[in-house]
Amino acid sequence: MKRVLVATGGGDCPGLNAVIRGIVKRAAQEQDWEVIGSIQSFDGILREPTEIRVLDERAVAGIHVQGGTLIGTTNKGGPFAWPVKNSDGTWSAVDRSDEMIRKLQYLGVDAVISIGGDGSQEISQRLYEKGLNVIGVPKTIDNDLSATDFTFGFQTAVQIATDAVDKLVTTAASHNRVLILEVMGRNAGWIALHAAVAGGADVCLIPEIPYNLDKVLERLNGRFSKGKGFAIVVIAEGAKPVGGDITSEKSDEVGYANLRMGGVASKLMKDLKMAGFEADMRETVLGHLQRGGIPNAYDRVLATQFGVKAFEMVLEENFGTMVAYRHPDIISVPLIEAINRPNFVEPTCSLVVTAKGVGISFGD
Ligand SMILES: Nc1ncnc2c1ncn2[C@@H]1O[C@H](COP(=O)(O)OP(=O)(O)O)[C@@H](O)[C@H]1O
Ligand SMILES: O=P(O)(O)OC[C@H]1O[C@](O)(COP(=O)(O)O)[C@@H](O)[C@@H]1O
Ligand SMILES: [Mg+2]
Repeated sequence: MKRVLVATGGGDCPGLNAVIRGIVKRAAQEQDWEVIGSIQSFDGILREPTEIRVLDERAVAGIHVQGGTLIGTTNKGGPFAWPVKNSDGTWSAVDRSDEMIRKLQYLGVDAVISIGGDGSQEISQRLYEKGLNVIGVPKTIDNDLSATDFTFGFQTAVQIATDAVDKLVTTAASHNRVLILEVMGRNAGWIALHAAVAGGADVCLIPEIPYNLDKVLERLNGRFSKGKGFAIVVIAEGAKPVGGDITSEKSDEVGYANLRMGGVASKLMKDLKMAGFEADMRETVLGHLQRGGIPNAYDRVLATQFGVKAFEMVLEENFGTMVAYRHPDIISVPLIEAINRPNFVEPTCSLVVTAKGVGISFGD
């Protein structure tokens, strides 16, 4: 019997379960393969007692429509930076990757499918360099991996953000307000850009195009002076003013290496008020609603394609690679290529041109 271990890493996102189901159902077509899942990323392997779960067809039946991940995930710690408490109460990060690889050998694991975003695939690449048979699957609502046309989870997040814009429009119009919607994406403006175009926002502020407050004011004043009397601003959590910094803070959660983002909508509102803007304003921070709930059809399809392809790459022993979507094909790319180039919005790309073409201001 051969064994493939599946782990989901980083923030959860709609479609993870559809990937897992795709892997399991494809593996079931082979005679001699068993799929097991590590609970909460690779933590399940590193914990004592080991936390793994057999993933057979019964376990994954119908899960492609469910959000979250059947096997849990984490965006803290990991095999290269396992948090250990010191006697003085402080924490240190310990490299347990060699121990983890030994444990996987002991468990009879022939290959690992690591489903995750940029942070998780960096771990995959480092494990591959240490000799582990790893295949990556790109997940994230942020769509910030460039080796693939899209990551799964992104389209669902865009739909949720667009639904929010649609709802904000009716209340903004009723009250003659400016409503500011803050969406996720870390340093990528993809969710904001797509939701702004789909929802017909007036202003879209993204990390890749630092904004000038005066230009934003100009656009908003224009909306009110034309008698329209309301406006919608979509702002990515990583947006920043020209010459300014992102709105973020260091996390006090043990092992959490990323910056905690959030608060940029509130900052923009205050800055607009300080600059003399008089209309009423309210902010909505969409937050984790963007990662919750059921994946839309697009993400279920993409995730299923990724899952089936990932297992086929295991059969081909095509390790050190990541599944990717290059329309119309599902291909494999070197993991190193996937983590070396993030996917950010190019300020001159066609969707920004389209957005400007329908009058959306980027504050530039
Ligand atoms: N397979 C894994 N096992 C354990 N921890 C993981 C794993 N994958 C990711 N992590 C943790 O999550 C962090 C990456 O988080 P984040 O950047 O939010 O995720 P991603 O970009 O992969 O969605 C890593 O630095 C590590 O702490
Ligand atoms: O759930 P957390 O830890 O608050 O993280 C929030 C971050 O995770 C995301 O939702 C997804 O990012 P990853 O795909 O890199 O995990 C970001 O858009 C957001 O900034
Ligand atoms: Mg990421």
